[in-house]
Amino acid sequence: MSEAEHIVVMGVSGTGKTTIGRLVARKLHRDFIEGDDLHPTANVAQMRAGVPLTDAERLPWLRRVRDAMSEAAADGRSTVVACSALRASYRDVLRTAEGRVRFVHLAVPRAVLEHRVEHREGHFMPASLLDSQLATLEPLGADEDGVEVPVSGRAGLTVRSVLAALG
Ligand SMILES: Nc1ncnc2c1ncn2[C@@H]1O[C@H](COP(=O)(O)OP(=O)(O)OP(=O)(O)O)[C@@H](O)[C@H]1O
Ligand SMILES: O=C(O)[C@H](O)[C@@H](O)[C@H](O)[C@H](O)CO
Repeated sequence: MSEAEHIVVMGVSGTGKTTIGRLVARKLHRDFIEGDDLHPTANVAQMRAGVPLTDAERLPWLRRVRDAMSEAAADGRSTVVACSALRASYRDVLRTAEGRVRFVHLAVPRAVLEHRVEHREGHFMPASLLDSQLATLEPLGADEDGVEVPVSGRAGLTVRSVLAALG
């Protein structure tokens, strides 16, 4: 059996991790893991209240995401994961999952992000947290297994760019 592969779609809130991740998973016939669903309830309440999470608060969540990835891999299933994975140290946690872990950073101009998070309905993440999201973000390093994909245009176009960038 070949090694399972995980594609983690990363970036700040509003970049389109859920939208693009779902579509990429469908194209590749893979499981989709929504990182936001694995946050402890207290984390979601804190974000909803407009208070950024600390590294310590993110750690149990990242371990849960990592464990969901490993579980799929243990069953021989590859995945696409939506997870902000903002810092290199957070990605280090995800990299300990079973299987190959690759990252796709969706790079979206700030003005576009602002517009999206301000107009999105039914999501816990307030637009006021965008500044701290952007301040926390550490782009992928040259030594990391991943690609940065500049996002412009509709979701379908972004999906094609992601698949092309992954090769
Ligand atoms: N390529 C795209 N073009 C236009 N709008 C998009 C695109 N991708 C996502 N959107 C829209 O932007 C908003 C944010 O997308 P989405 O919820 O997928 O982002 P996210 O990164 O998962 O956000 P969060 O981390 O805050 O959950 C949604 O309203 C979605 O419809
Ligand atoms: O690390 C974080 O600050 C959080 O995980 C956020 O990034 C959210 O999960 C998500 O992106 C919601 O908008």
